[in-house]
Amino acid sequence: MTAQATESAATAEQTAPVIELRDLHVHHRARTGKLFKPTTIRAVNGVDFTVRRGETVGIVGESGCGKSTLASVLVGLQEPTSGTRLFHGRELANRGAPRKEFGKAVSIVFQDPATALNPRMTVHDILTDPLQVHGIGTKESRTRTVYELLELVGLPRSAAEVSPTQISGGQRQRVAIARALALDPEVIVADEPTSALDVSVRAQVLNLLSDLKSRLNLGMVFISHDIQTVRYVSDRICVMNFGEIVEEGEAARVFDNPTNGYTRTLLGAAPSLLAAPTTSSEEA
Ligand SMILES: Nc1ncnc2c1ncn2[C@@H]1O[C@H](COP(=O)(O)OP(=O)(O)OP(=O)(O)O)[C@@H](O)[C@H]1O
Repeated sequence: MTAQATESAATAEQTAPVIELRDLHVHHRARTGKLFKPTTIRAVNGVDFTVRRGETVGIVGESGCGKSTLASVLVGLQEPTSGTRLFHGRELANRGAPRKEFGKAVSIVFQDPATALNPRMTVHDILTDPLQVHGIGTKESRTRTVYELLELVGLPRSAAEVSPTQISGGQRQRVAIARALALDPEVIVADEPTSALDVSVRAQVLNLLSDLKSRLNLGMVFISHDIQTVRYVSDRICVMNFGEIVEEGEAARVFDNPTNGYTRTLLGAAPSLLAAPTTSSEEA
């Protein structure tokens, strides 16, 4: 291959989607009403979506619009009812080597680190767990990885020895982010990663995620009900309503010149950046 061909292959690799969803539908079965009649809830309804390395794609919409369902399909926690989910251009099978690669390449940060992290484990064990599951490294090399991960998320080495219950909410979310980075992923899906945190530490966690995205050339899917927060971190925004993406575009354009009525409603109702009711302050 010539130098030029190698360079253009590298650029194509850089710009090709890591994950692509085409006409994706996810239905839930639930029992509703007085008679608890079985009903089909169309949580995700014909969604097309891509995420590439080096970009943050924001998904915004009100509670119940299907954001978390979409997140769980993106990371493989849930299977779609219909539609196509591609990983590096290939349809994702339920098992086999590509599925294992996908499991390493895509990780999730949940809303509430208090419930996402096992309180009976030390931070060291929480961070080595994914490495052990995938059979990566020796005991010594895994401990070195723990220290590197803690440094990446701005925590001291001493944090390895404590339980998640002994640190603040902001620090716990840093541990959850470190765990999501443990397998050196290509894409991180962050599902309302700051909503459960004290307002005083939200900006720090958002800045950490943005910084990690740039430093590690990650693809980031940032999910929130708060359009101001999504705008703060995203390069591209998808607006979701009733399971559909009703508007998509470059963040500044969607924010400054929305074309969809629902986007305008969300913007009109948006509180000021990162604001939320809070009573206490804490350290990140
Ligand atoms: N496991 C489930 N079984 C039945 N219905 C579900 C299930 N999970 C989600 N739903 C329903 O699917 C729809 C989409 O829910 P989802 O949690 O994906 O939305 P969301 O935008 O993330 O909302 P929130 O921010 O409140 O979590 C809602 O009507 C919800 O009640």
